[in-house]
Amino acid sequence: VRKRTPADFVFGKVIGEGSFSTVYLAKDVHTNKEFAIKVLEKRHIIREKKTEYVNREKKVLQILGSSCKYFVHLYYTFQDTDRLYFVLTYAKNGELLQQINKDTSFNLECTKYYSAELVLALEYLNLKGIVHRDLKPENVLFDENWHILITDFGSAKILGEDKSSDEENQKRRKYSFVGTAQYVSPEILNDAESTCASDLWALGCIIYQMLTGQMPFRGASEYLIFQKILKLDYDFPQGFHKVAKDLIEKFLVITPSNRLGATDETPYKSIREHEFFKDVNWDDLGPPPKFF
Ligand SMILES: NC(=O)Nc1ccc2c(c1)=C(Cc1cc(-c3cccc(C(=O)NCCN4CCCCC4)c3)c[nH]1)C(=O)N=2
Repeated sequence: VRKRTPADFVFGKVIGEGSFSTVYLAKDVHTNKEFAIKVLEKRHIIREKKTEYVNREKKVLQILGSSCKYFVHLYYTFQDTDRLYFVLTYAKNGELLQQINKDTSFNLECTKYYSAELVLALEYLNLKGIVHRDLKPENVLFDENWHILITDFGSAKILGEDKSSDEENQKRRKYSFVGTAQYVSPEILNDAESTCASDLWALGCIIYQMLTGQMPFRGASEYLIFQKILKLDYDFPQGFHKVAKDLIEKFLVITPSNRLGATDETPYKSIREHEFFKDVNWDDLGPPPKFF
């Protein structure tokens, strides 16, 4: 396949911004197909020593391929003198965060449906030995049929990838913080290894947010948020759904291995069997419910 260049696309509006990338809506000039193109400045990546993260994101997206429908797909990569380009799936219906804020919160049916899609997506990541490490409502997108597409593997970890032997590198990697404050798990704050259970913590935070419109751990600074996370300092609004509360409480557990699903022989059987999902057909979730 001929290597693409920026000239193969018409770049449109900015649809995403990160500390190391800008995501544009773009159209392939030959097919008119819409893509999301993530553009990274080489100089910035090098200056901030993020080359390893960029290479890891590309590797993870290639490992994920297109065999699981719950992830954005990486179609092409190319570069020019100053920038790297990742041509990714365009998720027409935007971010879960926008939807939660727009509707203030989801009803139980929507929350159950999208929690189930997230469980299926996390089962696939577990199978592939990948930890997302920055799962949050901004990184859960909706495709044109309102199914989820998880994106942004810039902080991801590939389990079993040979760790560098030298002490210095270990220390650097260990103290290079990943994730977003409100969703980061206690083990990452305690500089312990992150595992698939770290994504289960984030899932608990997202389910809480879908039902309340609020993040469980909130504060005026990252430091205050971290304190709340490490002390498990959060609560449920009056009248919160009892079964959903039980599920969330089983994810928001300090010890990673004690989280629901963390030690499943068959991930994530114990999550599928939780009462919250009692009437879910895991082999066919059916069409997404209407938000309104
Ligand atoms: N860090 C990253 O890797 N970020 C990425 C990667 C890939 C990617 C990505 C981010 C995407 C972000 C995105 C953002 C949007 C978007 C942003 C702002 C507005 C809209 C929008 O209004 N879309 C029209 C449909 N709306 C959707 C919301 C309800 C009303 C109707 C979409 C669509 N997709 C995307 O589509 N694909």
